[in-house]
Amino acid sequence: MSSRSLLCVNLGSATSSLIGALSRAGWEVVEAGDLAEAARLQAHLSFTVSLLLIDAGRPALDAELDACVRASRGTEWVAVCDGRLLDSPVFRDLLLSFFFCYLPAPADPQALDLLLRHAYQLALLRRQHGRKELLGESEGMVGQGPAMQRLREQIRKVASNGAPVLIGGESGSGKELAAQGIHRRSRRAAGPFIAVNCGAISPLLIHSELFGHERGAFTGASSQHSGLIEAAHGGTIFLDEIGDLPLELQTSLLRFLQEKTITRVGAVRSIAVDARVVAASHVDLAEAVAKGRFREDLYYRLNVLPIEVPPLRDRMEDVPMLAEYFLRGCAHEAGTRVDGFRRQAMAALLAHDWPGNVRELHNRVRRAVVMADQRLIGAADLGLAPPERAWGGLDAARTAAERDAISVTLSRVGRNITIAARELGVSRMTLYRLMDKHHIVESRDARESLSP
Ligand SMILES: Nc1ncnc2c1ncn2[C@@H]1O[C@H](COP(=O)(O)OP(=O)(O)OP(=O)(O)O)[C@@H](O)[C@H]1O
Repeated sequence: MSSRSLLCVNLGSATSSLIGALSRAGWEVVEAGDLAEAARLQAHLSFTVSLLLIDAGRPALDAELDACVRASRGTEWVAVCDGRLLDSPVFRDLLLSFFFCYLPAPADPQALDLLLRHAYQLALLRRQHGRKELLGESEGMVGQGPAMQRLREQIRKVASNGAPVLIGGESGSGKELAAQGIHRRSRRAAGPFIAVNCGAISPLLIHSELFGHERGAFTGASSQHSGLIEAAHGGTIFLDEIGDLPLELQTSLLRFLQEKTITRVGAVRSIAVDARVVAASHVDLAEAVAKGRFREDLYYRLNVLPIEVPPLRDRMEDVPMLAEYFLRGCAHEAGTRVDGFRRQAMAALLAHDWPGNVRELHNRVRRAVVMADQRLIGAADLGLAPPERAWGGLDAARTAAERDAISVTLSRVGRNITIAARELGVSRMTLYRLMDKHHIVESRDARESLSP
């Protein structure tokens, strides 16, 4: 049986033989002699299961114990307690609310081991479920760094409002993904999400593409055609590169935003359309307004809820997770044996400044999966030069090396935490803590559940 982390909060007179028996049964026991120590350990380490050993003779600890148990997250509690403690309503309450199970003291080590295993399985299930929920809420956006957390929070907030949203950010940074997230979280989620790249449609066609046309409205209009805004009725219309919209169409869009009606080209009557507008631009629209290229009134109408998607170089902590996510997707598609990054490849990814943002990262990984001759991707496969060893200080170098070593090892051993910890020469608990620090996802399942 592999070793499992167990926090043992010993507030009783449990003998070392019980702890010894649990260690022999495969538990990696970390003992806390009092609640303050337990709180300290919980703050720094993650325990799947926690065991409370408590005697009736202890002075009243109710409030402290309650706080300690409540503060613990992602752990299943098991108690071994003197039966007399059950007379205390507060203790009984705590057991009933927060504990997986309890055994009367003195506990038989074998029975306790079995109970702890059950609690362990339940904790794993809960974690997996929790992670899926978290990823489900992540709008299909990979990344756990502070910038992404902020972006998700903004998406969540604006989604519940019906006002227009203006998304700024460099090309390839994920503006469309953010728009999809807003739609999916809004009350319009069951309606259509229609994405239009205003810069990609010929100026001759864009009017009728967006607003539709009547039969005979212009040469070649042999039948009536409803436009993309109408198609978004009940849902969201995402207008990408809104800065490229010709000025006369800006006027029609402004009218739509004000009156919620559109007029097809060649039509005499207008049609009511209920579609939320989410627009995006990689150019600074305020500047375009100043230069007379964008209508000021439209700018203010659109800019009710502004969101900025940060460039990838400002959230480099997400690069390893994104790279691995794209690698799984591309390798699966291509059916190759490529399944990880060499240390220097990861270092090269972290040294690059990503002018093309996430799209560039995706493309480089896609290329690498095709180019790699070996199981691990090298810097050259990514079209990047191995970075020079100028790390900007020893601390940064140590941090980067630590992150690389963990990512590469996890990839190589198929995300098996026990084997990776052994190879890296640390305990599983230390590895979990380091993964947390570097925002490295735990399992292949987690990544796969990120797939759209
Ligand atoms: N956080 C992310 N997680 C996973 N994939 C992402 C993320 N951000 C962007 N991508 C992917 O990167 C690519 C570019 O994203 P997207 O099209 O949303 O960028 P954009 O800012 O709208 O680009 P443009 O301005 O060129 O239209 C897409 O394939 C998208 O799925």
